[in-house]
Amino acid sequence: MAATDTAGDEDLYGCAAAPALPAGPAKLLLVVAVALLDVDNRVLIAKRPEGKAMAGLWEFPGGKVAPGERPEAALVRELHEELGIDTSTSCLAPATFASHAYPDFHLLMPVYVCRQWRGTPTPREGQELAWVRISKLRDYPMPPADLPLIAMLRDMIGG
Ligand SMILES: Nc1nc2c([nH]c(=O)n2[C@@H]2O[C@H](COP(=O)(O)OP(=O)(O)OP(=O)(O)O)[C@@H](O)[C@H]2O)c(=O)[nH]1
Repeated sequence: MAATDTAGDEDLYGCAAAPALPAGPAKLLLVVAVALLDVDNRVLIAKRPEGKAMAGLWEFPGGKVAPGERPEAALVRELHEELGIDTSTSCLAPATFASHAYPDFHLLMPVYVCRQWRGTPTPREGQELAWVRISKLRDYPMPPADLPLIAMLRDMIGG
């Protein structure tokens, strides 16, 4: 049977049908993010402050890649700006990525794992921080783009 011979919204592999493409080209936004892991394999997440889009949701530290900037360099910069910690591109291991269609842009977000940095993560932009076991991430509301990442990180790193 062909994969398309199924009724309903899901194919043989249990994959939901892709939503229709928007009429115009979606703006592609490249954002880098990190699963910063401590010695107990807890991951650092940050709560988006009031006044920002998706305020109150928890996300992985990171941010937009500037034009002409390498993704890893952008992440090193963002970690310094947001959390006051220093790391180097060699401490960033590519792990997974998110690809999600928001109403006004398409988010493409490479996610790195980092276990080595200098300094203590400190909220520098009014965000709240939490070190969380990966098995507990579902207790923290996250942006829709991040939800598939939870299982991926659990499979890669463990609970
Ligand atoms: N850093 C980060 N951004 C995420 C995650 N998930 C997710 O949907 N995003 C989205 O990716 C974009 C991140 O860009 P950003 O952090 O530079 O953006 P921002 O809204 O804080 O804007 P600003 O820094 O220009 O004020 C936001 O739209 C944010 O909602 C995540 O886990 N980490």
